[in-house]
Amino acid sequence: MNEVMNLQKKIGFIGTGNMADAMIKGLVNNFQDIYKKMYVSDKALDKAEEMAKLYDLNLCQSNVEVVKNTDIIILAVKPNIYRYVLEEIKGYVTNNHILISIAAGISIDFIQGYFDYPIKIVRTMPNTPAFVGEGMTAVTANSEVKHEELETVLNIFNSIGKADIIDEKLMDMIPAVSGSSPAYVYMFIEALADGAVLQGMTRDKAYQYAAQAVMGAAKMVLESGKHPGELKDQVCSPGGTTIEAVYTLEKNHFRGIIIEAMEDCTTKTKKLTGK
Ligand SMILES: NC(=O)C1=CN([C@@H]2O[C@H](COP(=O)(O)OP(=O)(O)OC[C@H]3O[C@@H](n4cnc5c(N)ncnc54)[C@H](O)[C@@H]3O)[C@@H](O)[C@H]2O)C=CC1
Ligand SMILES: O=C(O)[C@@H]1CCC=N1
Repeated sequence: MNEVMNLQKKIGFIGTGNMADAMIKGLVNNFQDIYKKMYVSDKALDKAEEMAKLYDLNLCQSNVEVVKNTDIIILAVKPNIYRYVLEEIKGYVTNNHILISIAAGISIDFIQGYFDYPIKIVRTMPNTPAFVGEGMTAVTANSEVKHEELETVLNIFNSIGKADIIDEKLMDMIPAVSGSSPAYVYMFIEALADGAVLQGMTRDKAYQYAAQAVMGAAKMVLESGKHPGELKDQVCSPGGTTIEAVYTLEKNHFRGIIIEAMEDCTTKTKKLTGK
């Protein structure tokens, strides 16, 4: 855990599903007493109730109640639900609030379109490893958001992993590389473990070996400053075992299939708001 920080603002979550859970868990671990300043609502009240009970948060009976009680509102509902929630809360959102979108494909303009006056909007794309403080979040804000307000938002996302400001033009491709990609990485870990089980290892050990290898390799990329290709070459002893596996992966389009899957992911992201 990082050094525990203080946050003056009150934070609301509209929607308490998987991504909200990951963020709330990360925030509770990183900000002292933040649970007292967090408010949650969900159309499925029992889900919000469960979340509020788990982390000792303030439970709201409606989305509007979240807006009325908080400074920063995180819209943690599915992209197709945004329109309903925005219709519902628009009369209560002021220019003092910061509205944070975490949805795939929902643009700043789409959100602003629900308001007759300029609203502070931050569009983000986080991912579920926020749950363990290792999230990756892309962030972009409109010009209503002041420098220090953006710093607060970055502080929130940096506390649950890493945050990076990017141009909104790139936002639709972020699910492919980091929002959705944990799913493909879990598939890779499952495949490694299946391979290990096939060769006689127990399931428990197989997941541990596979996940630790993936985490170690990721850390090498982030911390060694070396190109991934160079790191790969360091594992491939001449005439050794690794190059045999690398050759099989290359013959079967290992990289090509991932790049193609990412293209499909982005195509779907663009479809979510009809782009
Ligand atoms: N799951 C993930 O890995 C990631 C999800 N996201 C984004 O996060 C958002 C939420 O996704 P998940 O948490 O995966 O979905 P989810 O389905 O787990 O959670 C959505 C929640 O919204 C609630 N809800 C539905 N209608 C509502 C309404 N009118 N008012 C209040 N609550 C309502 C549902 O009951 C549910 O608890 C999506 O926009 C998605 O694009 C972004 C990055 C990663
Ligand atoms: O699958 C989805 O639509 C969401 C967006 C990024 C990750 N999960």
